[in-house]
Amino acid sequence: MNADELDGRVPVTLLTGFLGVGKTTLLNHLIRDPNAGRIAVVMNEFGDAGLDHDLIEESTEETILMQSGCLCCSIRGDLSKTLTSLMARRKRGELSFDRVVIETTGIADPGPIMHTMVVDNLIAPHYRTDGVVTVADAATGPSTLEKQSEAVNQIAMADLVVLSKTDLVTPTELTRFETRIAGINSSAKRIKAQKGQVPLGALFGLSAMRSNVTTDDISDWLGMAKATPDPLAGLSGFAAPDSAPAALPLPTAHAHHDHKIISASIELEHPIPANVFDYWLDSLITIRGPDILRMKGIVHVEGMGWPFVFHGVQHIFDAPVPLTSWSGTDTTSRVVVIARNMSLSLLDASLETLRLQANEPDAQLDGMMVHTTEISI
Ligand SMILES: Nc1nc2c(ncn2[C@@H]2O[C@H](COP(=O)(O)OP(=O)(O)OP(=O)(O)O)[C@@H](O)[C@H]2O)c(=O)[nH]1
Repeated sequence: MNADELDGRVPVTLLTGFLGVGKTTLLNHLIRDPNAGRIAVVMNEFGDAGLDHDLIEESTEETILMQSGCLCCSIRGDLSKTLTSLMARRKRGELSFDRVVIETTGIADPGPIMHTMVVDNLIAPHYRTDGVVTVADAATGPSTLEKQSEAVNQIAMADLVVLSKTDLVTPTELTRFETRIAGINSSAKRIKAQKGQVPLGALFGLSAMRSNVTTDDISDWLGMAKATPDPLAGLSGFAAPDSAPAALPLPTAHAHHDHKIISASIELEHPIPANVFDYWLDSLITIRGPDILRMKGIVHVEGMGWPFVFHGVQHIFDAPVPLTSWSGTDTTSRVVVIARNMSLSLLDASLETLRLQANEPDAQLDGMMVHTTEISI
């Protein structure tokens, strides 16, 4: 798909996954596929990973190798410079690309990179995050998730999890690993890669943060498509009290836990007052911002003819996108929250606040949800 068919900005895919899981193997298949379109690859070099560069250099002239060392520590300045330079060269006609894939180092936390994509004034007007693709190694993944919090973060932030090395495990082990991944992030889609091969297109168009998004795109993005009966439903403690005020429909949620990670999906059946949603989100970010690994959703606001989609990582939220040409009739708001160190009871209490605020006469009607916001905590 051409970038201009979306919102004019170039889509950027963040390709992440722990050390040695198969990111480069996947990328090499992708860039060698003649139908994959024109892709600019941005990678950083760490340790002896320069081999990646050699492999990719053979396949395309449009490879940018960042010499910055550990991506998670120094990406901000360099990513900005690199993407700005790419865009300048594209405008001058020196480079031609429709999308960018950033391969992170195995130990990188994708959070800072996602923040940079949103808050950097040089990047945000020209690029948009198209999705976070996390490669998870079916063979070593279970033990890595036990030991490495970065690996857990990478799964938590994913829009798509690509399961690699499934040839090295039994079907039972694979099912167990998939269950574990769903426990961290139930909204991410999952596909299997055969030595890096995935169906073309599976990696792209993942984010629903665009104005022409369809209901199916949103379902995929929020993990609703595979909404099979949830064995953990009912454990979340989100049962609505009988005395809840009628002004706000009762939130319902399903949740999964993975040690200290909570992955919850919240549904509000009817449109919600803007100030109420704003208050809830602001409070949650202010109190728990550092622990929010990923939050995304579609929100129907009272008095508005169309919903908004939004997403954020920790305390940084992208500008919400109004779906002005929305034709769906379902007015259910859906929010996915994946957080670390947040108990179900705390999230439940926050939802209670949300519900009660609906009748708060002094609540400020100061606008629609959060815009790109950075709160110092
Ligand atoms: N058996 C098997 N091996 C795989 C598969 N995918 C990748 N590998 C192998 O796993 C090893 C690591 O793959 P890479 O693609 O270099 O992994 P990476 O995530 O880029 O590694 P780093 O950049 O070092 O973090 C290589 O030897 C690959 O050939 C797979 O599906 N099955």
